[in-house]
Amino acid sequence: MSGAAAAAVPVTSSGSGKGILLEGIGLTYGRGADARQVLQEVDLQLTPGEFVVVLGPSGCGKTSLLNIIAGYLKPSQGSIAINGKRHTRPDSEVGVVFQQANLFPWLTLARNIEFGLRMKNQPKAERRERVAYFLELMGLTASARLYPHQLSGGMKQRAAIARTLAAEPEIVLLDEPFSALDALTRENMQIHLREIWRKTGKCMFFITHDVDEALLLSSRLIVMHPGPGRIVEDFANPLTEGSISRSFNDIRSGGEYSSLREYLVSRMDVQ
Ligand SMILES: Nc1ncnc2c1ncn2[C@@H]1O[C@H](COP(=O)(O)OP(=O)(O)OP(=O)(O)O)[C@@H](O)[C@H]1O
Repeated sequence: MSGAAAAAVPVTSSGSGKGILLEGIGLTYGRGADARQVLQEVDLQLTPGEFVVVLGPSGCGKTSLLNIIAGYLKPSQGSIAINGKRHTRPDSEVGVVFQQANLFPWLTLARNIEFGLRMKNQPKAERRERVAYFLELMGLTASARLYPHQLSGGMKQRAAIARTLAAEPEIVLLDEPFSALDALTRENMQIHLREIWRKTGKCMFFITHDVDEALLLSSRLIVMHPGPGRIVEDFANPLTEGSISRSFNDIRSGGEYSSLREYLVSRMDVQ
């Protein structure tokens, strides 16, 4: 890290054991002559309250890393622990939001949010209370009885985030969740998500190709490079550090914004 990002603070392990700890993660797809190493020696500690944004060129292994944290993929090397406990398969500690909302078309928005809580056999009164809370949090209360086909793209994605948060995960993984939305809806969703993050204090692990999205949302920035996939930058975002309530316009208007943006774009270019 140099130049524009010189003011940024490197992120180091706190060693507290709280949060998610990835140690020496490697991943190889295929076997024998077809074997291809996609991730190598990835060490990462994710702590509660962080908004971690991962940038990197296509194919550098961002989604593979997210799938490993989600427990969908088993790493070929290394280990993951959540709050000091080994994490080997999908569980309610880790929530995932994808590019497409994937709501059940036959359930209302409220029922979609409630679905995971039913699976956990939560008492009805508790479920109702929690669904009402997350509908309100996502600004969806008036749409609770609508079905997915009656919702806009942004509303569907807000519902997907509400469904994930309602399950009270330790960490929320988001894989390019806004990339299918138009520019205006996308910015509204970014504002909304940052607000939710501030209110819930969850750890967010967010993948994007969009450098502006990364600069506006993150408290911590990670850049990955391919061949095999590894972390080459990991630092606190100086634009949001100490003031997560800065407006997007305020963040964008400072001179530091364009120099950090330029720096990140250059770090994503691996030609
Ligand atoms: N199931 C799979 N089997 C074999 N190779 C795979 C598989 N999934 C991904 N890959 C390869 O692993 C590499 C990393 O893929 P991955 O989707 O993790 O990258 P990414 O950084 O998320 O890419 P993008 O930004 O385009 O989504 C790519 O070269 C991809 O072709």
